[in-house]
Amino acid sequence: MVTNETQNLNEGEDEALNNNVVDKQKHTDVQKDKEVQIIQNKFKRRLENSFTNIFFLVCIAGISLGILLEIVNVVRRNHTPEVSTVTKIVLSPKYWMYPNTKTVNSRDGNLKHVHLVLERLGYEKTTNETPWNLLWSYPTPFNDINLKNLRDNQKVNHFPGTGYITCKVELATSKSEFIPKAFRLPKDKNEFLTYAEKNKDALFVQKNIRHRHVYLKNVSEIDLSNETTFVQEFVQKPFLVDGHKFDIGVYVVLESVNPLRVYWYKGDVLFRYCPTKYYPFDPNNLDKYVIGDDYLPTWEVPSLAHPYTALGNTMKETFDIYARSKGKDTTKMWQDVQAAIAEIFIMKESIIADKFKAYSSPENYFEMMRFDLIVDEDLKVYLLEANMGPNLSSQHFPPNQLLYEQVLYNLFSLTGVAQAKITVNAADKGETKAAEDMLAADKNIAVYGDECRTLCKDSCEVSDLCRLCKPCLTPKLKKTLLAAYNEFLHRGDFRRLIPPTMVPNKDTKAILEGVKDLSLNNKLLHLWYQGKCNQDITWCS
Ligand SMILES: Nc1ncnc2c1ncn2[C@@H]1O[C@H](COP(=O)(O)OP(=O)(O)OP(=O)(O)O)[C@@H](O)[C@H]1O
Repeated sequence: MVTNETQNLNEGEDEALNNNVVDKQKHTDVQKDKEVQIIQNKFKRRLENSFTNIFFLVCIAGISLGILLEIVNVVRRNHTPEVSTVTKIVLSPKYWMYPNTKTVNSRDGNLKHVHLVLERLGYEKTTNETPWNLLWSYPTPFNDINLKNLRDNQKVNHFPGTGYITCKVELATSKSEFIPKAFRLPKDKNEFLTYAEKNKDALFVQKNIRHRHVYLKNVSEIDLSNETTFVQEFVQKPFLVDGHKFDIGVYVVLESVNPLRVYWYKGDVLFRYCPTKYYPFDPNNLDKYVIGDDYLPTWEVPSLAHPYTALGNTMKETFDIYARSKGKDTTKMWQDVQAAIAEIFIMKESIIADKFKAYSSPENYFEMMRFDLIVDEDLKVYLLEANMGPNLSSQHFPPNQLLYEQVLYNLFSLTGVAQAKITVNAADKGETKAAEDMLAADKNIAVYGDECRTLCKDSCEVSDLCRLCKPCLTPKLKKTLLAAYNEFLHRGDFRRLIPPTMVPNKDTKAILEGVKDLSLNNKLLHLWYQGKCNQDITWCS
């Protein structure tokens, strides 16, 4: 029973207890619910906060990306060409090498640097079968190939008639204070004997009319009947560097005759020294007085090695430094070098112009030559020869690569060969005139504006100056002046030899007086340079 009562009690108590527990439980559940809700709320808020943050982050990232992309686009627009020009084919000008031999055509042959420089300028090698823009011929090509009628965009590295300058005996027998007296054999045999008789101290070399075979001989030893040779007075007492005789090779470019335009390369000059010291002199030892293939280069002459190699001077400046160290001023020597070369062109112009009559415009041709000169102990200048197609191979002396490539680069720039890419591509798009004007236009060649406005306003015949006014220009003269303007713009290290250096001068009477003895075309070109020199002194030389 107890058990029942107890059980009842217990049941009652249990109930009460249960009620209490239930209440408590309820309370606890409510509490829990509240807590859960709080937690849920907190979580919700956090979640909401996180969403807001993520949303903001995404927005900021999006904006940043947008800004970044825009910056990239702006940079690309400013720094890379339009897609159309990148994919567009750019045409290459073409060069043709003649003759088709290994030494000429191979990129490792004698003309290696010609190939290299042309390729760097965007040229492609071709043959006569396809259209070409430049013909580079090793020998003079005019006897082998008909080059009389060329298109405007074709150039040849030779000029018809320059043989009158580069033929050794022709040059040696030209009358000039800068050329040692020479006699043709057997033609001038008697004249030579008379001269030798009168000039007892004179010595003579017998030379081959082509190249090499230069020997100092007594008059009695000279074979006066040998028509493949000529005799020339020997220049005694040469200026020596560390005891070595030397010669000077100056690169010169003929651009036009009638009117005459000639340039010399002032960037450097080839100095070649005899391998053996001059004294004690021995006529049987050619290494003492004849410069040949195995010459001593500047960098091997003891006193020149430091200024040339360590200090990095040109061969020309290295020599000048040496001469100054010996108390010599080379200014007059270099003026005489220019005078000696210019004189030859002036002397031979009419005969070359005569030969040139059968050819198209001078703008199609140019000729680079190397003039060889020697100097005596007073730095008096003597001109010995002009080499057509001078050696440009650095095989024997690799350091000469720089000289040859710079000479070639400047040559191609001066002659317009380097600019062919512009005209070739413009022609392809039918923009030839615009491209030509871009290089040189009417306004670039206008001179004597005051005289053209007043003195010449009614007639082109009033004065030679008037012929340079725009309304009076003939098409040929205009072409000449545009070419001369282009040469000035692209001359690099070449400088004008003819027409010569001038000074600004506004006295038109005096200017006209100064050119009165020139042929009409040369007169007009001189007057034009004077007009440009008056506008801007950089045009005076
Ligand atoms: N009249 C001269 N007086 C003094 N030296 C001379 C004379 N003629 C030639 N020589 C010497 O001989 C060298 C070669 O002469 P020249 O240039 O006439 O002949 P070359 O064999 O054709 O030479 P290059 O290698 O220049 O073609 C000259 O650099 C000079 O040193």
